[in-house]
Amino acid sequence: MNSYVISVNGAEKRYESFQLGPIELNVEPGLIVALVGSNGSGKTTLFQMMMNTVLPDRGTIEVFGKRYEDFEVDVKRRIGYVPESSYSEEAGWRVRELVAFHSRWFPTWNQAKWLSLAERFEIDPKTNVKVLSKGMKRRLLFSLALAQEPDLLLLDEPSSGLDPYAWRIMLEEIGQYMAAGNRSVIMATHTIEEVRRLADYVAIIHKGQLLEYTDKDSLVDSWKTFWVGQPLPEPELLPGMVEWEEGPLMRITTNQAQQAEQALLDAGIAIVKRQQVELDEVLHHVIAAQRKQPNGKGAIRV
Ligand SMILES: Nc1ncnc2c1ncn2[C@@H]1O[C@H](COP(=O)(O)OP(=O)(O)OP(=O)(O)O)[C@@H](O)[C@H]1O
Repeated sequence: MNSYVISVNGAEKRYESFQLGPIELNVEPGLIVALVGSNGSGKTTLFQMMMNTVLPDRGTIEVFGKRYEDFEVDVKRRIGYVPESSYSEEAGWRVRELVAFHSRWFPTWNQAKWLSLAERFEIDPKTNVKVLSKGMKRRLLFSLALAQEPDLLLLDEPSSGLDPYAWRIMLEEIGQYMAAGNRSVIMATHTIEEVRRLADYVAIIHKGQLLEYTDKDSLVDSWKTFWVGQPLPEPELLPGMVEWEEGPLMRITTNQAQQAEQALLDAGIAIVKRQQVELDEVLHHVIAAQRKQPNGKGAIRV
């Protein structure tokens, strides 16, 4: 048995016009992982495979070191899942009936926690689930997942439809959830601010392929933009070069900042200015590089 919270081993899923994987991904416990990627890149499909609601055509998935075939109930009791779309509105149930039904599946259910979340999110237990707005449904689903006191939260775009007030509460609650220790979160998001504020690791998925799984700080630190006062004879030979622009000052962006800086130093070229590349730009470059070399792996150079 491995010690990963999730281990995806060569998992693949083929639909008529889409192929996810093969995906290799091992997530250590105690991390918040942001899963980012454009619309239709396969994030929800990956979550569905992690929840065993979609079966991989090939490869395997282990959660808490266990396979679903043998331990489905045990594993699912330890996961708080916020799916992308709400499940059906349970035959006209009120919120409190849905909560009572949901809570029965989870031995670790914390009713006091749910009540405090309901208060924070202003969820009225008497409301009919059917009439909740999109954002209120997201609040409800998130509160259900958290009150389970799970070991792992799988959040598929949890903030989609949330107003800024509820969004802030959600971020705080995720922070508090992690503070209890030895817990993990994997969250799909299109909101760069969430990645910036929450993520320890970033997984970048594009057209069904996992392009990067890296700790966020080293990912951002490895990227820099430099301005140099003289043209480089062969800028494309600079380590990790992804973009350059001629001008009175030449601007170059690299994903191997340290090596590029050393190469410039060795060539006697003075760096006039250096700047961190913003996280959203890093993500853009990683995906853009893949577009330019569809079979490309490893170094990114254009
Ligand atoms: N049941 C299905 N049958 C056929 N195609 C499917 C099915 N489920 C998903 N797909 C396709 O798989 C691709 C990936 O979809 P998925 O929902 O996983 O992407 P996503 O990254 O979550 O997108 P978004 O950011 O828009 O939510 C899409 O092209 C989608 O149409």
